[in-house]
Amino acid sequence: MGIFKIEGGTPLKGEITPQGAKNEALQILCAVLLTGDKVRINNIPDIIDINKLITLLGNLGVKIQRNEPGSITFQADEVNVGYLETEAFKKEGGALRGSIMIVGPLLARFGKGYIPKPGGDKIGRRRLDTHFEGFINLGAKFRYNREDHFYGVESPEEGLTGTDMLLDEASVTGTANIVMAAVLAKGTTTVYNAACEPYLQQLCKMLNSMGAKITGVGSNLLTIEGVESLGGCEHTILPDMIEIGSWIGLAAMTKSEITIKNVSWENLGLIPNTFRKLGITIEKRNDDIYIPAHKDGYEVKTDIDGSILTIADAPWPGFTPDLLSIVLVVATQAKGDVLIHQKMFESRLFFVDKLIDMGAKIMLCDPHRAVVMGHNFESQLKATTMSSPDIRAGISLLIAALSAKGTSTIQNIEQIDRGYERIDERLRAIGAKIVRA
Ligand SMILES: CC(=O)N[C@H]1[C@@H](OP(=O)(O)OP(=O)(O)OC[C@H]2O[C@@H](n3ccc(=O)[nH]c3=O)[C@H](O)[C@@H]2O)O[C@H](CO)[C@@H](O)[C@@H]1O
Ligand SMILES: C=C(OP(=O)(O)O)C(=O)O
Repeated sequence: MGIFKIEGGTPLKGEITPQGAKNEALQILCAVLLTGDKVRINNIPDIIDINKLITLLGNLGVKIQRNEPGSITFQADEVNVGYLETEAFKKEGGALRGSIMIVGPLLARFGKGYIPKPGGDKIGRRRLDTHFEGFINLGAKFRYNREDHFYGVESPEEGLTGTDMLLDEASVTGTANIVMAAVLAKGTTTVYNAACEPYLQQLCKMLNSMGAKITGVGSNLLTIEGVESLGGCEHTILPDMIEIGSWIGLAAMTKSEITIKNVSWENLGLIPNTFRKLGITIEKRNDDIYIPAHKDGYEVKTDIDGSILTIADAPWPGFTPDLLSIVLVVATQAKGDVLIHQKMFESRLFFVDKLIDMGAKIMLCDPHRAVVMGHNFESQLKATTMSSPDIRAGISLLIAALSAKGTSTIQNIEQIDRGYERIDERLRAIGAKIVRA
């Protein structure tokens, strides 16, 4: 397993361009299974999770033609559904979270979809009930083998049939999966309590450009009029909003002047304002974000009545849970106190132990809540050796290491590489002292 060695304490300077969004790319790549025509996808991030999914599609028989870097043309005209029943698939399908979203398209187009328990971060319970309840509502038969955690759905002879459904929770990958199954079902499906992240808006736009009939895009009520078949299209993935948030946090905590290029401001939702609540100056310059060097630190804004600032996650358009670990680390050097409330996942805050070792003042109240008492840079974090437990804790620890005095070591960096493209190289380009060993 690789490690990063990071010498912290020096401000960075320059421009950084976000990669394509990992979580959008996972949905979009699965959607290529919905047609036998060519689908060209641009701005695909070159990261472990995405590359694993591309390999999986290739093993299913999807033709993959690489264009310029980041652009691939897929053609699913000779899909080998038999691959789903092989031992190789059982291993491969369980290696990442996003693979769950091949089930909806396969069920819709080929009448069956199987998947082993998907991987992804170990950040608490990650149920799949919403996905499978959705397929069952469309008429699919469901089976689950408890021994090897293998899930399967099959459609009846007459195919899937549209219906009205109310999801038990606004699951991101669950909504994507159900939408991809419903686009080819007979009749109309309505999905209420649908997730509506930009990832999903992009997926629906892509499906519509392939000939699907989806309305309500961007809201929590989607109406999908089923069509006979879909055709090819070209789609460009948005910049990764979680990477953008990560670079905002990095800039503030290392007192660096950084411009984040081409961020697609209209798709950032509450992200800029949430960092502003920590006292970080974020300027909109055309479609870039400019962050000045915070030489005098940043001061947390309290609520109107003076009570302690709380930053909590919520389904979109709420604040994404994937940025809470980054907000937490940035708060350790703010002037003022912040309560971080991670409502969705119960094991995502345990990495604070490592920050406490580095000298951060954090009180973990329970698995979901931590109070951070900012140092206001009066005391610098100390370098240490740490292991990255999940992707976002990993990047948070990396930010902490870049702001700390001395040389830190981060182990288990595959966790970071699965979501951040050539991160060491890109950070070195703006002056970071980071090497991969
Ligand atoms: C590949 C991918 O796209 N992964 C993202 C996706 O995962 P994923 O789609 O797996 O996450 P879900 O949206 O299904 O649910 C995430 C967690 O939040 C809980 N939950 C969800 C909705 C809700 O209204 N209430 C609630 O409590 C779920 O029970 C679960 O524990 O969405 C998560 C939530 O934004 C992100 O952290 C992941 O990065
Ligand atoms: C939790 C995440 O990813 P995954 O769902 O792939 O585990 C994430 O991107 O923060």
